[in-house]
Amino acid sequence: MPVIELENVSRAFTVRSRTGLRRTSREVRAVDDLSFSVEPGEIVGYIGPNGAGKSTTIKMLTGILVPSGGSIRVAGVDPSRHRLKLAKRIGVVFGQRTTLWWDLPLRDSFAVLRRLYDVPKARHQENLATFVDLLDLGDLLDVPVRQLSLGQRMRGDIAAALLHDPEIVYLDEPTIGLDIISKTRLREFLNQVNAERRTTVILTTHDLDDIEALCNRVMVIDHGHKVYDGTLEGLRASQGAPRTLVVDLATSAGPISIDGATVLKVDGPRQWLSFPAGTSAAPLVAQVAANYPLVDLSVAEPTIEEVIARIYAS
Ligand SMILES: Nc1ncnc2c1ncn2[C@@H]1O[C@H](COP(=O)(O)OP(=O)(O)OP(=O)(O)O)[C@@H](O)[C@H]1O
Repeated sequence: MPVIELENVSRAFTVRSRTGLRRTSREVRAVDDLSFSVEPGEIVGYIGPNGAGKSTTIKMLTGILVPSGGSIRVAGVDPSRHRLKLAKRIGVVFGQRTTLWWDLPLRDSFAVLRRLYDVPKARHQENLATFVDLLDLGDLLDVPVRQLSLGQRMRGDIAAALLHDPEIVYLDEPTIGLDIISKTRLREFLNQVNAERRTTVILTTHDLDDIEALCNRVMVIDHGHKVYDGTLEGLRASQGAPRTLVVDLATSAGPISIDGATVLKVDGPRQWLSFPAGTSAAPLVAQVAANYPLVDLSVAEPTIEEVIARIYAS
């Protein structure tokens, strides 16, 4: 049974502006006739360009915003009507701001949250020990939040969002501004929590490496509409972005000539050949092997950046 269900959800905002003495107002449909469902334990990447409607969707899922039309059920309830009840069952992380108390050490922030969410002491201790270990928070527990680096603070925020065992977490740009080591560590942590606890994760991000590392399913939203919902591989294939065959020859050569592929680049003995999405590399490899001194080869799939750029350009 889905843990999140949206049916024909819309959300409009009235935007007022003034030109000279004239006041005008127009309606912006931030989310428009959006339907999807999410099963427990899924990690869904929710992506789209600026202003596509991602934050508006997440705000409706948490109950902060009421839809203008359609229906939403999260963990079996209507979020805007049961916001407080739902709060115990969800966790939220906004990369841009913290939910921790600025002047309190992390440990005290966590203790306040325990009381707020009414978590039994033993369970809190157990979770805290696990997260301190996995997120390497040991040395940071007694440091006031204001003194933490961005990466340290984000690890604290993620722990804070999960300490009450939520069934669902919404992560809004959780890796923004983090260095590559912190990003990798966070991604590993999220994968582990998802695998062990079957926590459902909705992730909005502009960092497509987050999607690669975490999500089997990706939803793309544009102008409030869902424009894609499926696997990452499917997304790549659907946009027809070409694949690349990388061949290493025994010696440097000019561009080779292969039916069904075009040479993109030559660098010494290495050549990059572009061939259409949805076709096999095997006949190309056979041609190269038969006609040139082939030493090694690999196939590179289009990057998600390329695929997304194609969606937005269409
Ligand atoms: N409170 C509001 N009042 C008026 N318009 C709003 C309001 N909130 C959002 N919008 C508009 O709704 C549209 C969707 O905004 P939203 O913040 O959901 O996009 P987003 O996909 O999260 O973008 P970003 O990636 O930049 O965060 C935008 O055109 C935005 O200007």
